[in-house]
Amino acid sequence: MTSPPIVPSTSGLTRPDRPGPDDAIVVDGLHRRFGDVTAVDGLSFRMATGSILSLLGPNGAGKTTTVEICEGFTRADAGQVRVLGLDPWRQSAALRPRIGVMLQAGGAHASARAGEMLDLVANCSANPLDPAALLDLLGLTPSARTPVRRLSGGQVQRLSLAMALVGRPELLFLDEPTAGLDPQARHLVWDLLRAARADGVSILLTTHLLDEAELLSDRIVIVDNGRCVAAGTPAELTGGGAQLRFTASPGLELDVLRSALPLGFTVAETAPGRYLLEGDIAPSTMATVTSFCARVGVMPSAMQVGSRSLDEVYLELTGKELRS
Ligand SMILES: Nc1ncnc2c1ncn2[C@@H]1O[C@H](COP(=O)(O)OP(=O)(O)OP(=O)(O)O)[C@@H](O)[C@H]1O
Repeated sequence: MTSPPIVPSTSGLTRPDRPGPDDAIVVDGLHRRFGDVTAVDGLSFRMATGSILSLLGPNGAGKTTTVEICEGFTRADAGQVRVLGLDPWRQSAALRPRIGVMLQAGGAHASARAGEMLDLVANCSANPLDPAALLDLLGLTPSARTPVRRLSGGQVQRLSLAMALVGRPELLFLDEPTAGLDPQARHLVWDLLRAARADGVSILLTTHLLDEAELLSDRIVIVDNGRCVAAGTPAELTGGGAQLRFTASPGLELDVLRSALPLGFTVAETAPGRYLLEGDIAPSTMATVTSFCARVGVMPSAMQVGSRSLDEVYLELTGKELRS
């Protein structure tokens, strides 16, 4: 039995009456400085209409600044930005009714009740979704009469998402939408975002959760020091460099294995008893590993061929040092 859609397809999150360009967002050579700090330094990317794009990057990489420029809240110093075909700074009045924004800080009044807050936002929209149905969808009906300041962090996050969705946006901006949510709420939000995308909504999100980016995104843009350091589908970003992993007793003499492998392979014990081979993995590589293990009298287990994880790609591109 198939479960009913999270957002009914009749929800009208799409606005087919508005002809849109192929790209919901085009950012080209974007620059923004704050005093001595260069927040965005020549960033370029495109986001297709009806897709989910994740901006990833360390703290201070320039993601929020970029999103705020796309939302029309911050002015670019240089570069071209088009959002739904509009200049977000000069044409913000035309853009605002067409976008939904979920802020990191929440954006709800602390003393308003959750339900009142959503009604207030809905009343600002020409054709809102039913606020009560949206509260229900996000598991917030029991909290509808609770003042925002008494909501848990996860409830505030879900209310913020409801506020971003209630105006039937064509384009959603989500700043770390699942930060602080428990696994159930995180899955609920992921299902909701997938349903919104299926309804034609374009979604730009920033996240520090690489598994979330990999699961949800059609494209990922990795930003560091205000520049794009990599962009592509999750498969494109993780596809290069095949790997073979296996588990065996710790401390194996890896030089013996290295000498049995063709040139160009790297072999490492990444944690006690966990081994990683990188290179041009072929069936003969598996045979080499098993015959090496047989020779040294250990049983390999959990032998697995795959590509690099997004986590590994991300750390390779942005480094491991902590950012201020
Ligand atoms: N209004 C501002 N005034 C001064 N500096 C700012 C301002 N906004 C951002 N910055 C600086 O610009 C840089 C980029 O910040 P931004 O918030 O865009 O990064 P981020 O990638 O979103 O980081 P995080 O992941 O921590 O949210 C940082 O060095 C930040 O301190």
